[in-house]
Amino acid sequence: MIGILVMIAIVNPYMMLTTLFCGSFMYILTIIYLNTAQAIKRLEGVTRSPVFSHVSASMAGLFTVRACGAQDMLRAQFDDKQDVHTSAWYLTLVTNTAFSIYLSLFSALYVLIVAYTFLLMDDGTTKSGDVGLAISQGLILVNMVQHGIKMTTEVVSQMISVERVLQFTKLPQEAAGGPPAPRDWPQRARLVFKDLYLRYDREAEPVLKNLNIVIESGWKVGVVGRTGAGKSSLISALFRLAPIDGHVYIDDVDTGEIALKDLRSRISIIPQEPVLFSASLRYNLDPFDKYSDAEIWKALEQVELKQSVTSLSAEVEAGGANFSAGQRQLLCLARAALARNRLLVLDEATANVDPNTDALIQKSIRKHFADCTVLTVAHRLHTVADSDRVVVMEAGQIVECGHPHDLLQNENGYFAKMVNQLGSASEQSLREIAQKAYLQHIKYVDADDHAQ
Ligand SMILES: Nc1ncnc2c1ncn2[C@@H]1O[C@H](COP(=O)(O)OP(=O)(O)OP(=O)(O)O)[C@@H](O)[C@H]1O
Repeated sequence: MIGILVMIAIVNPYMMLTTLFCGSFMYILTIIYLNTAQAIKRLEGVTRSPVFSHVSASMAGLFTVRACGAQDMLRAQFDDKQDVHTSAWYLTLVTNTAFSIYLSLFSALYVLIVAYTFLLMDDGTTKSGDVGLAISQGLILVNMVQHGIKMTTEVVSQMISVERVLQFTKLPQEAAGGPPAPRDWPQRARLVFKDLYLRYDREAEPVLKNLNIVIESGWKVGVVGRTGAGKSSLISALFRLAPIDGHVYIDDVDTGEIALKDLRSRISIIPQEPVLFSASLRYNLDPFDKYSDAEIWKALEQVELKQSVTSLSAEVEAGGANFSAGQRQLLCLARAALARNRLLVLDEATANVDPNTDALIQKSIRKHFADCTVLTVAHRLHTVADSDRVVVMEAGQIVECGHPHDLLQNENGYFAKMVNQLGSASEQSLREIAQKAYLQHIKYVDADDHAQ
């Protein structure tokens, strides 16, 4: 470009004025266009996300949509969102085209002035070869400038996408917590909740109110209560997923004073919806490649899945679709068995499986996690009937706590009333399970006393 400009200046020095005039106009035009293009690009990005979310939500709930015959409703919703996005996209195309037209007009004007300057200011010495050279080079110059401006504006407006990604890096981050936890912590997994309050929002009323409870090492504790009683919030407090007031101690270590990463990696949890990746079975059980094949097979054997699995390289489909709900939970249990943490939490883990699989999972836990402290949040009361303790929650508070058999003796108690509502057959079987567990518990305590 500089070479062409020098050549034109040698042939006709007045052309520098024209170049400066047209160049300034193109510059002003570019600045105006860039501001508009960036704003529109931002708008286009914001209106595009709802289209994608709607498509992925519709795909995820395809069976429900078809079962309810809601295709037309979803299609109409999709069209609305796409219309909004198309409006923004149309604005992008229109402004881009308008900008190109104005650029072309200025380029044509420049070549026109170059040509007419030679005509009008001819003093008889201009050579026709010079004129031809200046016009042809002028045409090349304006093409270069147009292309350069278009590419620059394209890059600057595409940078809006980078800006949107960078916004995520500025989200407020969770504090990392204190120093690393001791290496072999927790050894006993004795849990103490002391004066515990939990709020999801600093301004809101506490969801957990003044919780005080000690869970001894190795106890299997069931947490029950009505919907919204705060059972899952108790788990959130344990993992420090929400800000808490008060203290949670595990083996006398305040969980608020150690690194969050350590705290969360030392507690195993089996959630209601198991998380499985579309990868090999081995990757699903041991994503960080920490254990040998023999250890993984042993864990599968412990949860009685060894027979159902042919190879560790077998593929698990997205969300574990090629496994039954119970098997998915057992895979999570195998993961917990591999991690060998002393504290295991089950958050309504067996809500979606049939009572037999529930019993199998509970049996496996009693057998292979015998030394671990296990906290089981359950809606199905039979799941926790043979626990060492049952904690009954109501409106964010612990209203009852004790051995299920003891709690059932108090007919006006919360637990006994919940059991009453099951119907006489279920109530009878639950009472029998609790009594059997109680007798075993007594036998165990007696044997322990005798040994001492
Ligand atoms: N992420 C959250 N943000 C704000 N409030 C929440 C949040 N999670 C739960 N809550 C509120 O906390 C209270 C207790 O909810 P929690 O999920 O602990 O109950 P739950 O006993 O586990 O219920 P469920 O048996 O239905 O799972 C409810 O009133 C709920 O509205």
